[in-house]
Amino acid sequence: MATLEELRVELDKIDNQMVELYQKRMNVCREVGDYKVKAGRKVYDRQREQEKLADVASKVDNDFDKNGVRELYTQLMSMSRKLQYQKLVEAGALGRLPFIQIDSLEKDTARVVFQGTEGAYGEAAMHQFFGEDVNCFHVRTFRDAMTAIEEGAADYAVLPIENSSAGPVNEMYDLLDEFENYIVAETILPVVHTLSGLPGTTLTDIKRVYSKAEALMQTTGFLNDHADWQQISVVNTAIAAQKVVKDGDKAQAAVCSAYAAKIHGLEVLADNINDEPDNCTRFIVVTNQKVYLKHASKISIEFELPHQSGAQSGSLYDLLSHFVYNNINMTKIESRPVKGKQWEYRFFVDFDGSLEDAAVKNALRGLREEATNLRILGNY
Ligand SMILES: C=C(O[C@@H]1C=C(C(=O)O)C=C[C@H]1O)C(=O)O
Repeated sequence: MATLEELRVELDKIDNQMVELYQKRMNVCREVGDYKVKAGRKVYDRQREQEKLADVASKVDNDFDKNGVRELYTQLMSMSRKLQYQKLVEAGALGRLPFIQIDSLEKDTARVVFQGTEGAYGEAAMHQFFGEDVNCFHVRTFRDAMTAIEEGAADYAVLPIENSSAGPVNEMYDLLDEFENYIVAETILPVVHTLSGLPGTTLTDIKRVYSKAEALMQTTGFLNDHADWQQISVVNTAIAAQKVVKDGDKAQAAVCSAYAAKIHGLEVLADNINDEPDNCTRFIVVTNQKVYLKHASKISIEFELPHQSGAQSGSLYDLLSHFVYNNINMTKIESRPVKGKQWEYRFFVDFDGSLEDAAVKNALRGLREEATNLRILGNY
């Protein structure tokens, strides 16, 4: 029987041959890339890859090896595609992305919409970003705000997308998909919730608590200590405060900001009731134009997996590998169900970069060919 050392010598010999063949194969792929640049052909040929996988699998005789060579060739072909996308970038064959760079947002003259009413966290986020004197108005729902932007009734909307303790605002992701609006900026607002009621209310009077679902989620610890209180979700924390005032019933309270309590005439019954002391919400600034600021450093995209995703190519893993191969730092991924398609998902990915970066163009090119319904949601 051969010794380990002898077997390793044998492996080294084979690997030398394999590396040489790998380079030979990639050199041919380079030529394929040149041909495709000239001919304006797409890099990805799904049918050819599927035939290739079937062919190499047919050349080995057991299932373990069939899986092995399929996996190996999936990787080889994926590498080959990435090389070819690079060729397209080098040849300037990518064209322009339909986004225009701007120097600044005209904050002084802009008309801005937020969701809720006076005292909403969205209003505070808007002032944080656009300043105190901003020309603004408010609407009842996120959908109303997105419609106002799409129709041009406002230039910008300031809307919550994610909270540090309760996670994503799912509805916003769905609306970003549904509307032709784009993210141009973001602002992070510290969020401190209070329990507020009519002046003179004591905790023992309370039977019902109103707030936005996300705010109820962020104050679960406090609310669980009062398990007999009914929790009722409304569209906005400041609208909850307004309702408590309007109904004039001491059995009702709202989870809202101290500012919302103050301007609507409520008394703070318990302050700082959020579960996380550093609770904050990330708001996005949305507009109806495909623009991005000069020093933008983050990109948001969405895509779906291709329908007849064969066993190997077109999987989430394959699509995300475009970030890895282009050295792009992916910072976030969310998924949302695709309406009308059971167990199919749409992915929302954030990553570092600018739409001018060659690496970004390269990754987007690959994703555009290999994913379904790729959309750039903004560079900010
Ligand atoms: C090399 C090509 O480009 C891509 C890579 C392939 C490969 O590495 O074998 C096969 C099909 C294409 O998706 C080609 O079109 O032949």
